[in-house]
Amino acid sequence: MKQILLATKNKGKAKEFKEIFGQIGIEVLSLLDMEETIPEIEETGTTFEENAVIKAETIAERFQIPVLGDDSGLEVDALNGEPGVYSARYAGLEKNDQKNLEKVLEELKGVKTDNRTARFVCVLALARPGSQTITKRGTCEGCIGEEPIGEHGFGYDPIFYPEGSHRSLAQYSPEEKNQISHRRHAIDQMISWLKQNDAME
Ligand SMILES: O=c1[nH]c(=O)c2ncn([C@@H]3O[C@H](COP(=O)(O)OP(=O)(O)OP(=O)(O)O)[C@@H](O)[C@H]3O)c2[nH]1
Ligand SMILES: [Mg+2]
Repeated sequence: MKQILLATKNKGKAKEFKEIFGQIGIEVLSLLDMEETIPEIEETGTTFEENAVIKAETIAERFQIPVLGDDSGLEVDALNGEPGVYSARYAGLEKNDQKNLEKVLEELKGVKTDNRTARFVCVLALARPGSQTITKRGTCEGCIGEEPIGEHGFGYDPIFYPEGSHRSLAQYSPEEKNQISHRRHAIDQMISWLKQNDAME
């Protein structure tokens, strides 16, 4: 496998996939690289697994090539796991990262540090024409800060402190984030599975 198509229109995700797969010589293309406009895929699932499979299978069906789908998000314990699968749309359908993180901070007002635990989850689905779709899950544990800080990353990174860290994920360099992120852990598991199943070629 020298090239893989990623069923996403999220620039932040596409950048991280390109960086991580680039290190092992695999080129990642996303829907943002395609000439034709791909209609919005409706995320009708109630789990990360269901949505990742919907994205991967929709695009694999259309192009008849192997496709990776990523469904990811932030689970905050004090909010009963919200925003979860609704992370991109938490503050409205326009998918505004700034509004989304402000809503999390608002909902957590008055919640003490010890009770601000959270995790990022990333589920990858690999759909290959004629084969069973497989999914792999990666997580990154941490907690939610009091205010946004940092310039890197995307989404909720400016309010997420990885376990044991005094820096938000948006204060990590891209290289540092890619070593510990939920996305990295899911990709590692997917690559191990592909190697064990002789499906890397
Ligand atoms: O701070 C963050 N660092 C991350 O590393 C991260 N990964 C996911 N997220 C959040 O979760 C939503 C995914 O929702 P999502 O999987 O539906 O993706 P999306 O709608 O943005 O794009 P697509 O892949 O569906 O085209 C994103 O928009 C973000 O808000 C992250 N936030
Ligand atoms: Mg989405």
